[in-house]
Amino acid sequence: MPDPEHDQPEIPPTAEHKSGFVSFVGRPNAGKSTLTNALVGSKVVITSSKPQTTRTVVRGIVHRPDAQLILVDTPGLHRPRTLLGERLNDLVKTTLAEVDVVAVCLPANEKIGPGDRFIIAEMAKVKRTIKVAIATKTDLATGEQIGEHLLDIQKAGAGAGIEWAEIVPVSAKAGDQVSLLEELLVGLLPVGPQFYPDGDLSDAPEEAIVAELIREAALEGVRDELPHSIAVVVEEMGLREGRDADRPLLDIHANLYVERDSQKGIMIGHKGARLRDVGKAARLQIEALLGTPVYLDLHIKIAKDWQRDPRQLRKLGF
Ligand SMILES: Nc1nc2c(ncn2[C@@H]2O[C@H](COP(=O)(O)OP(=O)(O)OP(=O)(O)O)[C@@H](O)[C@H]2O)c(=O)[nH]1
Repeated sequence: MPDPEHDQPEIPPTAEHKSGFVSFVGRPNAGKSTLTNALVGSKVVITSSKPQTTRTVVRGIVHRPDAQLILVDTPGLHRPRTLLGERLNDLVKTTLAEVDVVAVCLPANEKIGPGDRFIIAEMAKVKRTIKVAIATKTDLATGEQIGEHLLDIQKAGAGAGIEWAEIVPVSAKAGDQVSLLEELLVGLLPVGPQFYPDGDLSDAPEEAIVAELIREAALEGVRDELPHSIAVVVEEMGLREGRDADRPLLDIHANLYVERDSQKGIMIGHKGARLRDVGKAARLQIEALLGTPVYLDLHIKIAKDWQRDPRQLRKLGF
């Protein structure tokens, strides 16, 4: 009699499934969102050349047979100057204590500065979370610069009492070392179940993603004038009724809030030209993301000093 138990080929011991949360921190423009996108492989998180565009905690998810890496993209930690700044920092700190790994992004083409040291000091206060340093944008630095940067990162960590679990140089733009980073991050995760079903890229509601896409479009071209003064609220979003199923149209009504009259003028532009451009750019982005033709109805409103007013902040979703 064959013994089924012993006829089975021996199954090699496989590593157990790992899962966990990773949060990227770093000063504005450090490359957090771009890196999240490079790891997730889809445009879920919003990037822009302007600082402080990431206002919502959006998760990108890396699905692998052996692991699930959930990326929590946080607003940039910074010295708060307004009520909004304080709220964002509180949000970041709560996030950091809850994640498995926190990774600080430090651009390789720039020296470590006071802003970076502030963030590293804040990281040092979160005791249990594993700490990683990522030298981002290595395509913008020479080999020599990168080597020096890695040493500086080591020293800055030691100065704050942090022993980095890893220091990894990457270029999200060039796709350099991104998969190595993924391997290293997965290696730091605890054994755990798959938290999200396959195919989920982000758990941010579509309205929040759409609002961020509009904000991103609105920020383009007003680089220096109003970087922190724009908020977008999607008031209504839904498929237009009475359309054929093969010709859907998504109606989106959104308000773009600025703080002052003068800013409203800038946003609208000469004879409304700027607002039209912003609307078109945002519409194309939304259509690309959601795969549906979009009618975007965009209005500009003034919410006076919204960054300092708790009532306005709540209304705008902070
Ligand atoms: N050359 C190069 N540019 C990069 C790289 N990663 C990011 N950038 C650029 O740096 C700028 C900021 O990148 P983001 O990913 O938006 O930075 P962030 O840290 O998420 O910024 P906030 O959301 O403002 O905190 C953008 O213009 C990116 O295109 C990189 O690897 N190489």
